[in-house]
Amino acid sequence: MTTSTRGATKVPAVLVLEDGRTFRGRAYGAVGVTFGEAVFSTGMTGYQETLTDPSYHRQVVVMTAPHVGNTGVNDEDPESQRIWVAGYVVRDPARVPSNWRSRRTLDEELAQQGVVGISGVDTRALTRHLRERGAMRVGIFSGNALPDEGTMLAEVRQAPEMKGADLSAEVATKEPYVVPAIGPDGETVPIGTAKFTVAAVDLGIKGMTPHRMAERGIEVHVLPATASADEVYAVNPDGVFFSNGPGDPATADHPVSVMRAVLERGTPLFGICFGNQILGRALGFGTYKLKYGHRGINQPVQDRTTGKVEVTAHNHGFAVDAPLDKVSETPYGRAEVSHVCLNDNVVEGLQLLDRPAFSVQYHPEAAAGPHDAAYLFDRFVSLMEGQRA
Ligand SMILES: NC(=O)CC[C@H](N)C(=O)O
Repeated sequence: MTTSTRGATKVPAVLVLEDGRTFRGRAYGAVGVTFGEAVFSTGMTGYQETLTDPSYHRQVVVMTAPHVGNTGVNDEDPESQRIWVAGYVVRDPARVPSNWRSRRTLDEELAQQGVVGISGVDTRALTRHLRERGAMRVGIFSGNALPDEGTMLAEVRQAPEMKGADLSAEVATKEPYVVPAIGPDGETVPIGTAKFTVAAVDLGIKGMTPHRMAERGIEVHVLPATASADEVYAVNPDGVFFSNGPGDPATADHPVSVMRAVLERGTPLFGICFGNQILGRALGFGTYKLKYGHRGINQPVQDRTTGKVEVTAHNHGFAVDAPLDKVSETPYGRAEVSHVCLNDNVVEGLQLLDRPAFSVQYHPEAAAGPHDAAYLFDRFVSLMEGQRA
């Protein structure tokens, strides 16, 4: 239930956490009511990419950067066709955006897309609370006649939890589509003539991911989350990719079974984020929910295969439970943890030693960056080249 209002900054709003803590502020974006999982992102830039990342479906994103909306909204940066966050929490919205690409204000964009937000919140206190207590359900209520706090809290506690949520099919494409390869002079390579063909299983894919492959001469066939192994192989792929996506990986039984078929055949395989969790499951590891997750653009990750540390973009609330210090025997041969987060030792990547398959928990495709991890797309290309040699 939302109604768009421009300039709704005087309308009162309340944020109610499921543990009863509340924050008062003003409506930002659409006026109405929304529920989701409260998570915080520490990215100082890239709010358009965050808002339009389908992995944020059903999450209310709290921005730790105090000033949001400075560069307005442009038509070039979205990662998908719409805003996916369930709600948006900011401290101090920009009143006058300034950027040569800006088309409208963030407040207008949120309102137009019916996204309920709140501004004027002490986002630092809220973030500290979520770090101590963990990610939890939240509601944002805005309007001139708000229900009493007991009623709002009861509604928050009835909202669905993220644990156990199966959401990929809600965000993924319904129809397959092709992203053509890009040639050396920036030209589009005619379909069917690219160097490599990749079948990308869309679990909530961000637009930049096929683009990063296309830039490397790959023609990407994006397939719905429900695609079968036969549908994957119908495109005659040199490699198979499993994307990022929302929800709890423990529910992703269908992609796990498709991935197992790919591992069985030994086709080069790459996974990002949800795709990494699916590889973990396909290999027989468990997944678990992190207390408050990793969301931001400056997370230190070590590539244990080279020893190099990279600064990386993250958006995950779940992680793979795999042993850090030993090679594991799996039904598809030996596997190891290839990448680890230096803040907390969370598994950030997996690789098989006997088959051409690997994945990372973070975002080498990240726009607006950082781009330290872009080499992973080259690794995928090398695996496909190796298979041909
Ligand atoms: N960006 C993603 O793919 C997120 C994966 C999963 N939904 C998580 O929260 O961990």
